[in-house]
Amino acid sequence: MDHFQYRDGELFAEELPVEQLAARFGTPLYLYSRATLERHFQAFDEAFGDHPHQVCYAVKANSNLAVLNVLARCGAGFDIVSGGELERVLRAGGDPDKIVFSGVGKTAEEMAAALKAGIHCFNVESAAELELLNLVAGELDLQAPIAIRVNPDVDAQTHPYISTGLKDNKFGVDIDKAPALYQRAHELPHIRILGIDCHIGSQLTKLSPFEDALERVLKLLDQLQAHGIEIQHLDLGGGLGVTYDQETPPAPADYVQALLKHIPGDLPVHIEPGRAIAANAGIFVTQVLFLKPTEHKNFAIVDGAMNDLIRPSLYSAWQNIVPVKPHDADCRTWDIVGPVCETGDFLGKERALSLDTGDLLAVRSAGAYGFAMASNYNSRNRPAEIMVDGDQAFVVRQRETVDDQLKLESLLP
Ligand SMILES: Cc1ncc(COP(=O)(O)O)c(C=O)c1O
Ligand SMILES: N[C@@H](CCCC[NH3+])C(=O)O
Repeated sequence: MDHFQYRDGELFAEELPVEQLAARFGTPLYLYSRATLERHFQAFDEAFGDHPHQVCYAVKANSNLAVLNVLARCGAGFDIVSGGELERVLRAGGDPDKIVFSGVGKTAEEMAAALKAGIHCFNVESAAELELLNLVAGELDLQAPIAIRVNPDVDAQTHPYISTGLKDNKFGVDIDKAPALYQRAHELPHIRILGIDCHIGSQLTKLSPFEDALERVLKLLDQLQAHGIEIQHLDLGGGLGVTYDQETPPAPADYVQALLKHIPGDLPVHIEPGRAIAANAGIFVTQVLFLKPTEHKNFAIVDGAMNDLIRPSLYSAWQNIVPVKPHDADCRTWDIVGPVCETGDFLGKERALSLDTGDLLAVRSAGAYGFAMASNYNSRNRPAEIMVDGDQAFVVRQRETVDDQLKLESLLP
């Protein structure tokens, strides 16, 4: 069920009219639906049935504390990629024992913080990282639990910027070199081998790349077991895509089933979905400032911009843009552009819409990689974030002020 639906000719977020929320909190604005976040998490979690598993939500998709807290209350684990994300998860009430730490550039400080917090597993992405982790754990007189993130050289068939499992990508360790690195890990005194990790990319809309990667991971599992290296879980990463336009990604249950049918026995499985949990749990609301029809093109200049939502500019990503209160003014084809001084500042191009100045528009599927990638470019205050829960709305991040932006800067003496 979609929690952003039209009722009596206007868009609602759960039980609240979006127009009312925009009037109350201003625009541009991110709105999240608690019920949708919970439903999406449960769709993954329940698909495992009795199979031992942990769904580790990829924090990078949307790291708002309230979003993390909603998911922590559902029993989620978390996939983090920085000390900042670690701190967010802990402050949101996440269980450290359900945290996995991915990323190619963990610093010694980040490793130490994660070790002290008692996280479940480090997803190690290089030989050099393994050596440093061993040293850092040694200094703390601890053992670091690890999986090695392998790069299976599988084409995820997604946008090149968000494909991670090809030999040319910086992520993970060449799967052919992994046995030697596991051997090294086995010898290191402050490393404890737990699992194998693999994540091949984001916004995948087919099952076959996941299955190809898993096949290679299972071969590695056999090789390791033959060498007496025990593996206690497989982490198969995230990456399941969502429908922005015409895409038809597999449902979470079908994706989980496709993985589980290859898993030997009851070997525990971790997954790290981000987008599939958060994207369609959020919308981005913006108001038309000016209409600027020209002979060649019609521009609708809105108060939201690439600094608030960069996916269209960065990846030419298409996200649906819908009127909050549809009306019958004459319909034209508009480029929906923001106030930022860049030609690439657009939220959507060539959209057929009936628009008046002052209208509210909602960019759909904005809950993942939306606010999380927002910046202060052009010294714009980042938008407020609101969590809607039934007929209640909570400010989960206040709209920034210029003072917020400036507080870390200073003049020369
Ligand atoms: C290691 C890792 N895990 C999980 C994810 C989450 O991916 P997605 O949001 O596509 O599910 C990413 C991002 O692609 C990632 O790099
Ligand atoms: N930021 C990307 C996804 C990146 C995935 C990170 N591993 C997007 O918006 O599609």
